[in-house]
Order: sequence, then structure tokens, then C-alpha cells
Amino acid sequence: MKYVSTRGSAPALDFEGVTLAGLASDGGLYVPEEWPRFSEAEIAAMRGLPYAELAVRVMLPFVEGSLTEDELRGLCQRAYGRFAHAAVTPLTQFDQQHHLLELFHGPTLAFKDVALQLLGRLFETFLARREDHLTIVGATSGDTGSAAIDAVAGRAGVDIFMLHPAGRISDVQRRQMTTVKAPNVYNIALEGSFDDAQAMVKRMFSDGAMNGRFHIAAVNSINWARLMAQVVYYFAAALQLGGPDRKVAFSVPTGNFGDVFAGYVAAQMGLPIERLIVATNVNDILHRAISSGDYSAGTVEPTAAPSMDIQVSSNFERLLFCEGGRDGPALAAQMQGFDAARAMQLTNAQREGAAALFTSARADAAAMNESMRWASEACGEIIDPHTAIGLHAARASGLAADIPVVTLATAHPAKFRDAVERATGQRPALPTRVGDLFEREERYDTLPGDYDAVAAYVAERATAVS
Ligand SMILES: Cc1ncc(COP(=O)(O)O)c(C=O)c1O
Ligand SMILES: N[C@@H](CCOP(=O)(O)O)C(=O)O
Repeated sequence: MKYVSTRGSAPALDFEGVTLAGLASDGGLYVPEEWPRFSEAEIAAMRGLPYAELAVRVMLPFVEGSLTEDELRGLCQRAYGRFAHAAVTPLTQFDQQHHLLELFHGPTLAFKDVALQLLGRLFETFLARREDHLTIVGATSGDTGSAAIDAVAGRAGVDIFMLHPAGRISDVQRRQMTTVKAPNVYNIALEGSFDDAQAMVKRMFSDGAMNGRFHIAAVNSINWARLMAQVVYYFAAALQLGGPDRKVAFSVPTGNFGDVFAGYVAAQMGLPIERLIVATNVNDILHRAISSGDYSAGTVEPTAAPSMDIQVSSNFERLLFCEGGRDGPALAAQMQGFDAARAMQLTNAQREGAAALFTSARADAAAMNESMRWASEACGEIIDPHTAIGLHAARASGLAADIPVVTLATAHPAKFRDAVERATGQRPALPTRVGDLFEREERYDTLPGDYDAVAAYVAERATAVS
């Protein structure tokens, strides 16, 4: 399997190459040269498989040439062995039509664990084959950071520098990162928004001075391996609800467009999907882009669903590439225009291509709170604010009653206890697997929103490879 950059001028790489590269050298994102496709019979034969085995079946075509089936199986068994639920991503039911895919049974209580538990092990496997040292630089609005740190803390050959927007994530999210003591973990509270942090991470990949000395690597969803692992749970849910004989819709709380793009990949691989609903909070650039073609970034507004407080959504570029005729140079020009103006219009092909599978909805604070209350009062389920936004969009979707709609539950409600308590009057308890989070000492540095300050901080602490 070869991977190409969305901007057309970086070299094509194999799976090992893209996993270690993160962002492509031309600033683009890697996507498979073509989508592997399963027949209906092949998908039907996946019914009833344990999660780790399903993961092997779904991901094998993507790792071809870099991992054997047995190597992939060993990695999946170890990664998913750490989940607190035997089904890894269990499905529960709200009512006749609506279902909840619980993605928060991993060590750090959010869907990010599904991919990052695997990615940490992929790094370890590939590093064992070469003399190298990775300097992971990541940006987080709260959940990627803790999942990535859990996945690589204490591992040889890796340092991780994680930037979060100072004061804009929940106390549980912050402590899950800043109380980790491993010497290879560096937490930076950045004065600015998640978008500022993400822009700095991308800039570091194209900074010759940093790249020349360090092997900069990515744990954000710019790294293809993140999305690949997330494709699996779309298959898991659809198979339980009658797929491939029956179409299923998914409602996905969205920020960086990674999770919902994984659903798009599942559809390209042959999984019958009726609709992918892109659910945003008031930081609604993706809702505007899908509904009217207007991709223009405003100022980030802090909300009670902070992990989705994102305006510049990195994986949207992957969709624009795939639905815009896979024309790298044209997309590079379009993205340069966006970088300069922070605004662009989708082309007709991009709009129409997206409209074939995606719809969107936006939830403000009132809608989000009403959704948490409905789940609690009508169904006895406590859900987190991000999931509530997905559920709001699912219930507003107007899909025919015989189409099952699965809302992705992207975080455990205890990660956002204050917001959940405000909406429902109930304060979710932290699961015992996160231990004595509030007794542990925190360790992090605060830096100004200035690229040079962040680059100097990393350069002083990272391990040079040349
Ligand atoms: C809890 C939670 N829900 C939803 C999202 C949005 O996912 P994505 O960025 O893949 O669209 C995030 C962060 O990205 C998150 O942490
Ligand atoms: N919501 C995310 C933001 C980063 O997204 P990623 O999927 O690109 O890593 C977070 O929790 O950090």
C-alpha cells in the first residue's frame, strides 16, 4: 500500500513511512493511493469477531508491505487488551432508532485511546527496526494529549512535547497529562487557542532548523495511522446493527474532522453507510462548510465541549482532496489561499461530493444541555457534552425511523463533570482506572503563543538525530 500527499509534491510512502512522517514534507496529509474495498460477503464474514480480530481484518490492507498479519494481530491484541470493556467499543441503545457507541473505555476515557494505544506500539515496532529517535510534538484541546502521553510515557526512543491551550481544558483533562511523571513527557500550557497550538505543530514540521536536527513525529490525526485505527469501530457498530445487509447512519461530534473522516473511509471500503452527520458546537466552520460551502474561520469561542473548540480543522483537507478529483497542486493552491485569508469556498465538486454522504448540524449551549438532560431523564444515560452535541444532531437529522442512528460517545462524562452536573444535576464519578488523579502533583510549563519560544523549548530538551 502506498500513500500520497494531498498537496501532490511529497514523495509517496509506505505505511511505516507515513506513520513515522506524520505530516507530508509539502505540508499536506497522507491518504492511501486508492481505497481497499471489501465485498458484502467479506464484510458479512466479519460478524461476531472479537474487536482485536476485526481490527486486523479491517486494517490489514493499509499496513501491507510494512507489517505481517501476525505482527498486526500482536499489536492489536496488546493495544485493545488495555480496555476496561471486553467489547472494547460497546453499543448501547437509547430508543428504537438511536444507539450510542461507547468509545471511552480506554485508559484515558476518550475515543483517542482506540487509535493511540495502537500508535504507541507502532512507533515502538518501527523504531526497533532502525536507529532513530522520535520527537513527538502534538497539540491538544484536551483528549489527544492524555491518550498520547499514556501511549508513549516511559517508552525508549521517544520524547513527547504536548501543547494545550492554557486554561481552556477541563481539570480532569489537564491532570491526566500533567501528573504523568515519565522523564520523556513535556507538557506546555500555551497562551492561545487550540488552533494556535495546531498551527505551531504544523509549522515545526516545515521548519528546516528543527527538522534537520530532530525527527519530528505526530500523534495528532494528521498521522494517517490515527484515522486507520478509528475506521474499525464503524465496522464494529454497523455489523451489530445488521450491516452489511442494512444501512446505518452515524452522528459524530466533530472538531478536527478526524473521527468522521474515519467513517468516510469505512464507506469507501464498502461498509453501507446511510449518512455521516457532522455535529459541531458553536465553533461551526465544518457545519457551514458542509451546509453551504463556506469554509471561513472565525475566532474560537470557548464552550463546555472544549475538545471541539476548533476552527481550523486539519482533516477536512483529506476530504477536499478525495472529493476534489485528487488534484494535489490545485488543493495546495486552495489551502495556501485559505492560510492567507482564513477563508475559502469549496468547489462544486467538493461540495457535491461531500453532500453525497455528509450532513451537518450545530448545537449551541442550550441544545447541548437539553440533549444531556434528555439522555439522562428519558433514557437513564449520563453522557458528556461532546456526545450530547452528537446526540442532538442525530435526533434532529430527520432520518427515516427504520434507519438506525449511532451517536459516537467520544468521552466519558466524568472528564467534564462540572458541565454534566450543571446540565443534569448529576455528578459522574471518575472510574477507578484513573486512580488518584487529584492527589498527584502536576508538572507543566506555560509559554507565550510564540512559535520561536516553543521551538526553543523543544530544541533545548529533545534528542537530536543529526
Ligand atoms: C471528546 C471529543 N469529542 C469529539 C472530538 C472531535 O473529534 P475530531 O477532532 O476527530 O473531529 C474530540 C477531539 O478531537 C474530542 O476530544
Ligand atoms: N479534540 C482533540 C484535538 C486534536 O485532535 P486530533 O484528533 O487531531 O489529535 C484533542 O482532544 O486534543
